[in-house]
Amino acid sequence: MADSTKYSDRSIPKISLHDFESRIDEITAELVAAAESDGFFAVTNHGISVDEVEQQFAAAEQFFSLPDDIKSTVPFTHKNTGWEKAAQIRPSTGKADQKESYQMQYGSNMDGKWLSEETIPGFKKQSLEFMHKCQGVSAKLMTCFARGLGFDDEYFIRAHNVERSNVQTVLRMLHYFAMDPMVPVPEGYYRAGAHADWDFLTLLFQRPGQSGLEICPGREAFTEFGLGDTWTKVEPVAGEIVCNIGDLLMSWSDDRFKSTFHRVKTPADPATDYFGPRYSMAYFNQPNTDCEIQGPLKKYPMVTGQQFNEAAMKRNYAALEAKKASMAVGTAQPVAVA
Ligand SMILES: O=C(O)CCC(=O)C(=O)O
Ligand SMILES: [Fe+2]
Repeated sequence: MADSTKYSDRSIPKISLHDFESRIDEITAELVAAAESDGFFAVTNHGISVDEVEQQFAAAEQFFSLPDDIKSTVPFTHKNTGWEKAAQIRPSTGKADQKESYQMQYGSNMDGKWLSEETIPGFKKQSLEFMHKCQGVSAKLMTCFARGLGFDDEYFIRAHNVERSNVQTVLRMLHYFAMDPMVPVPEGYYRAGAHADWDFLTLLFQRPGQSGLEICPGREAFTEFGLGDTWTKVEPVAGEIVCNIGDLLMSWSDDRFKSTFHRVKTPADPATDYFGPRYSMAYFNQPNTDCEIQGPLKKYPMVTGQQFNEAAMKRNYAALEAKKASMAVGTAQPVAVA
């Protein structure tokens, strides 16, 4: 497949969370600057060890190596939990991403969505423990973003309370299929088509060597669906969590913080691109359904967590319908995530 992608060398800010309590104002300033200009940054010294991340990746590999007929007993549904394979169609491409993913939550949306202990021993406990660690890092970042916007320190933490059953936060494990570099990539093959996340803040874990993530600058309002065409590669580095602002925080900051388009590039050139399997994990911080969302400048009308997500899904669906109409293709249904 011809590759005419344009690249720019933007650097992704790296922000260390060491000595968090005593450095909170310095960290807040760094996070706010990164959120205003890039929307993407990597955090280090966040308190989750490389081994702990690798343990969850091992659990993900174990899950995905199960036969499809077992994974399909916990199918993805509109509750934003469960397993899907080559079923998520992005409005940017009009095609299904060539991957499988499994989404877990803390609350009642997971009823019937865990595989049994006999099928995958220890998996549920391992995954929930890892999710709580991600929540701990998220809480630190939420404290800083609340400070940066002039809210009280606990403001965003209260709105993303994972102890309440109406929390919508998700850990998504992803597996992109290995490709044969000797076989030309079929037209319309995408690993993950370009998109912005609609959550508050995403924590993305990548495995060193399994590259492909790219980001695209430029978006003025969270309601826009524009895409630029200049990309920047975000290489996986052990110990780093790549974080991106989602549409929810963009809206909640009156568009001050940027939710940035990103994708997982389809390998095209055997000399430079990675064709092997890619595993990644995304922790999507999602609000409690009843929390009230409005920025300090009140740029957008107040909505609840539930209304915000419903509107995001509707926007996604409308963009997909528009794409399908422009491609004059069939009847694909979107899978709603993040
Ligand atoms: O796999 C990745 O690196 C990106 C995944 C992603 O952007 C998503 O699932 O929203
Ligand atoms: Fe994403």
